[in-house]
Amino acid sequence: MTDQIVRIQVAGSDGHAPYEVLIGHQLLGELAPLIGPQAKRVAIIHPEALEATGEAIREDLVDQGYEAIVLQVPNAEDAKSVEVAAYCWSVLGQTGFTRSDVIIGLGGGSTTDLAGFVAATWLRGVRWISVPTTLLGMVDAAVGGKTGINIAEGKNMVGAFHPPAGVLADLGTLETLGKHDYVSGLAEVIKAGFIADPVILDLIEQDPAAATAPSGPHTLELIRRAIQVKADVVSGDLKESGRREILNYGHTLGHAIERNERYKWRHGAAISIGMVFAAELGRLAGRLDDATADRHRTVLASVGLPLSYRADAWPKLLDAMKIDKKSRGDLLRFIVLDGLAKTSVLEGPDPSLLVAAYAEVSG
Ligand SMILES: NC(=O)c1ccc[n+]([C@@H]2O[C@H](COP(=O)([O-])OP(=O)(O)OC[C@H]3O[C@@H](n4cnc5c(N)ncnc54)[C@H](O)[C@@H]3O)[C@@H](O)[C@H]2O)c1
Ligand SMILES: O=C(O)C(=O)C[C@@H](O)[C@H](O)[C@H](O)COP(=O)(O)O
Ligand SMILES: [Zn+2]
Repeated sequence: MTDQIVRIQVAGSDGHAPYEVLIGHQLLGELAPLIGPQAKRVAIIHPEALEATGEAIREDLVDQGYEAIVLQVPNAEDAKSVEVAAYCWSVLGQTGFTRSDVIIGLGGGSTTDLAGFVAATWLRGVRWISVPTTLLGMVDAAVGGKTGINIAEGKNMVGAFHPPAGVLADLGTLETLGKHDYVSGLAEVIKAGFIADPVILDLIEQDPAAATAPSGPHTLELIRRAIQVKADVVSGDLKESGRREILNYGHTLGHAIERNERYKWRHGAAISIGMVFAAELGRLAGRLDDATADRHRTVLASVGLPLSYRADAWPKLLDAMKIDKKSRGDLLRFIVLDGLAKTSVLEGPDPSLLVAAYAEVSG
């Protein structure tokens, strides 16, 4: 392992400052410069699983003169609720957290989505730093400033665009991550491959088993490439008024599955099925060639991601997809591929096309 830090720039826009994503090992020393001297208090929001890491960071920041506190929240999607956000607001209020103070989101995408949302809403917006500790968090959730929580009616339905002041992706944190969660993150890595950087797919296909662990030969390159895709896209379209929608590839059905599973599934697993569905939609709409559509199944299955879902769930899934954020009025919109790394939007597909594509993932 190298001690070198890889730095990826994310441009500022809409009044938000530019920031960097740092990838490397032992990045704790990079926290204080990002927090800055203007902050008196720092709140570290972390999941139960990272209690020891949260406490170690708190002690380090106290040694550096900050009033640092930890807010422990539930693991995984259970953290992305209005009740947990309200708990965080209460603690910040009791601590006297001001506009010059800083929130740190330490954890996977669920925790950083929550922490970013709390930062976006507290006093109408305070600075926050994202410290992703899952593969998915590093390559996707921590970057780009989409923050939010779930409600029973849908995934990420309440949220804000609120970019972090910096992202510290410490590869050492991946060593304690369970295999299931690591593989879930590969779904977003593979997404980045299909929508923008096919070298990612080549690297995974060379040795799929090796790609399922952080010790794999291409881990750093896969993470760097996927973050670069995300950074390039969000740099040009923070608020998703155009190109950013491509990052939602596979998410229209994927989020509907997550809602149907009451947010007990891992995001990557749902998005894997959602990408197979989107590929079938592209194929059936006459846009995507058979080889690229089939490649979805091969590469996703090769790392152990699911490809199919229950046939009887279709009516509920269709209902859930209607309030996808890409919908406009009654118009359903899907990101599809016209070819490898050639994204486009399929608007208002005929219902029979949707049913036929779903038959391919539920048959
Ligand atoms: N904001 C965005 O742009 C964006 C992008 C992609 C996904 N997301 C969101 O990210 C969430 C999924 O995030 P995720 O896949 O990182 O899962 P997660 O945050 O739900 O974490 C999965 C589990 O891993 C545990 N964990 C985290 N880091 C660990 C570590 N280093 N060692 C051991 N255990 C650890 C967590 O406590 C949790 O139990 C979803 O809610 C999804 O909607 C957001
Ligand atoms: O950053 C984006 O934009 C994405 O769509 C990335 C997705 O991987 C991520 O799951 C995101 O949270 C989905 O956002 P949503 O707006 O569809 O809720
Ligand atoms: Zn996602």
